[in-house]
Amino acid sequence: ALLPILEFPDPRLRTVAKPVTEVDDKIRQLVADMFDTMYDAPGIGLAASQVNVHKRVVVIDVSEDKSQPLVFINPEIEVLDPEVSEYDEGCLSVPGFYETVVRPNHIRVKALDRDGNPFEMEPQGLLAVCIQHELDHLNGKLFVDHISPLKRTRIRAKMDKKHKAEAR
Ligand SMILES: O=C(O)C[C@@H](Cc1ccccc1)C(=O)SCC(=O)c1ccccc1
Ligand SMILES: [Zn+2]
Repeated sequence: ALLPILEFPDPRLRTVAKPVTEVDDKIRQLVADMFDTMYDAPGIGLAASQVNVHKRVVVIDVSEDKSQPLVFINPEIEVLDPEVSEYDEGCLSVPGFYETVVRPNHIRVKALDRDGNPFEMEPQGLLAVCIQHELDHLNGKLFVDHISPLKRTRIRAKMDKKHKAEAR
C-alpha cells in the first residue's frame, strides 16, 4: 500500500526512531508498503520516519530496474576511514531540491534483514551515500541540516509556500 510521505519542515521528521525488537509479519508488511511507496515516488531509498512510523527500518534500491531491493533493520554505521566525497542529494521529504552534501565514502553497515538475520556490508558509491542519508532520517536529521543555514531557510520558505497553496 502507498503511504503518505511527511514533508519538511514537518516536526515529526525530527523524531528519533526506536529499534525494532522483533522482526515479525507486521514489520514485513511495513517493509512491503515502504517499497511500494519508494518505487511509486520514485526514489532510491526510504526511511520509516518519512512515513511517520518511528521504527529503525530502511529500504533502498539504487538499481535502474528495481532489481536490488535492500532492507536494513536497526542499521548501524562505522566510518572506516576519514576520506569524504560529495554528492547532490535529493529527499522525498524535500521534493524538488537537490544540494551537495559531503559524507564519508568508506563505511561498514551492520543491520538485520527482513527475516531478522544479522548481516554486514561495505557499500560503495551511491549505496554508501544513500544508507547514510537514510540513517540520518532515523535520527531525525535531514540533508538540509548539512547545507548552509541561508539555503535551508530559503528551502523552508518555498516548502511552506507550497503547503499553504495545497491547503487552500
Ligand atoms: O528521501 C529519501 O530518503 C529518498 C532519497 C534518497 C537519496 C537520494 C539521493 C542521495 C541520497 C539519498 C531519494 O531517492 S530522492 C530521489 C532520487 O534521488 C532519485 C529518484 C529517481 C531516480 C534516481 C534518483
Ligand atoms: Zn530523505
